Amino acid sequence: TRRKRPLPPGPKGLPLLGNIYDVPKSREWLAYQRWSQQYDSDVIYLNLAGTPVVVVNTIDAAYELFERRSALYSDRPKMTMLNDLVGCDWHFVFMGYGNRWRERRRVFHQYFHPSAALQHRPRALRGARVLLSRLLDAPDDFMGHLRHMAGSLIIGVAYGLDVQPKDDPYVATAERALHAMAMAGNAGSFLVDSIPWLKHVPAWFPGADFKRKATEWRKSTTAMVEVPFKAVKNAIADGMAPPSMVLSLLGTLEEEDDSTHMEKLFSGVAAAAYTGGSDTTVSALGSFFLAMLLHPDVQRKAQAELDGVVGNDRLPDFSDEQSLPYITALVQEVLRWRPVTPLAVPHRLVSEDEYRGYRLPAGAIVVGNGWAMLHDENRFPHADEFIPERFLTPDGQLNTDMKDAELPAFGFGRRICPGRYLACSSLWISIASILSSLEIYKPLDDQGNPIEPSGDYTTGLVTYPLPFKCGFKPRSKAAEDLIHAAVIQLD
Ligand code: HEM
Repeated sequence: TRRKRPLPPGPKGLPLLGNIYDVPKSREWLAYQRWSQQYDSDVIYLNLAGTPVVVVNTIDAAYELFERRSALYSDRPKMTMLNDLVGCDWHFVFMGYGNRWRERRRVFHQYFHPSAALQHRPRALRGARVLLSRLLDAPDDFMGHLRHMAGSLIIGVAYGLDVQPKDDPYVATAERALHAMAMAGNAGSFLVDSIPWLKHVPAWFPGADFKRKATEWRKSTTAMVEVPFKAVKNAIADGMAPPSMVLSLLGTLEEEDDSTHMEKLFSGVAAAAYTGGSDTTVSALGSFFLAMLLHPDVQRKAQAELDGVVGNDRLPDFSDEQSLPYITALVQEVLRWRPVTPLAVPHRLVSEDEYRGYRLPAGAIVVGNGWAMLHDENRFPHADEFIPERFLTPDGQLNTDMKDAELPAFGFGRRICPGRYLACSSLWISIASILSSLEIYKPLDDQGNPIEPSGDYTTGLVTYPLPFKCGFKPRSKAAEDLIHAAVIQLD
């Protein structure tokens, strides 16, 4: 009887190719949400040239499948190009569900769970203050400054290394690797992902260009894992290693441990922190700048709250968090309004399942449509508007009913982002610091008219606002002096 159950509804598709031409090449999450409404089903089914795909579009369905049935829904699709050929099998985000993944996730968790993440707050505060001075000195390169801040924070936490103000070799190595991973991991770009035995084709074989690309990309990703890890080991040998995740992990090695295995594991986990934490934070802060340009009223309201609590003779710090609910709500709204990873990272269903009378086939790729959940009009009325108040009670306190409402921005079930506590602290202190001391405004064109941002985004696993013009100036002379003084203190 189970076999006879229907698949979830979805567009009909072509013989053999299925829905390959139905799924748009960009912003697929919008099409998935539309189909979910059209077929009146929170799960929809697609056949991508023989690969079954289930898209989960509501928070209730996500809870039932990813959370309550997590033993079935925590695997990842196999990515032959990225894992086997480019050699990214050290990264636990791409690992199948099992002991290898569990071991790495456990190691990572020790350094990023809620109370461990508290220890990274001084670094996040420092990063936010350096960011202020960089925005003041060279406002045009604001995305570059975000990249520098996010990179320095993670490199600091993971390896204890200081990052150069410009052209840092560790950041450059990591950026090259991230680019290689984005290319190699792009779903549908490489036939070898659908026909894994092609990985055995020799590189000289006609049409085996993917093997040559993989060899090139492997060099960048390997360097990203090995170069900063070796730097820490050298610093330990010189007795000069500052505190870091890698230093502490190496300190746990026992004589009887297989040190080659353990070092591979540690270096992979540290590199996973960088790849998970840099682009995502940059994207979220890019959306924050965009939101402030488009909603000056929100900026003014946030600044009024900061002025009342922090005043104008100091910069905010984490001790202000409880007194600044509007800022916390604003951070939640940034994550909800323009989700960094609209479709999270795909999961895989390990064995056949049944949901609301539908059959979900074994091996299906299961995509959580976080975008649809965070733009559900029933939960978030006027979902496309930027309204931090939706996370507050009428008297301006954080609304406990909306606690964690932005969580789908961080994915689902056992695979939910393990770096989210660090991410939220770093977003919070950056946003509070910027709003308390800087004015974010639309620069003027040659005719003296404000330059409007398009508000458009890139598409892909991690989305960013397309390049836009944004101005930054100190809110007052006192604010400017505070920024300079804060940076001198840090030095
Ligand atoms: C705004 C910032 C961030 C967003 C929106 C974000 C989002 C996500 C999402 C959607 C996933 C996939 C979840 C799933 O499969 O269902 C994920 C996984 C992951 N994230 Fe984040 N992330 C952020 C920041 C960070 C930071 C700062 C770190 C590191 C400190 C990090 C490390 C990771 C790792 C290691 C994974 C893989 C988890 C696994 O597969 O078990 N992320 N993140």
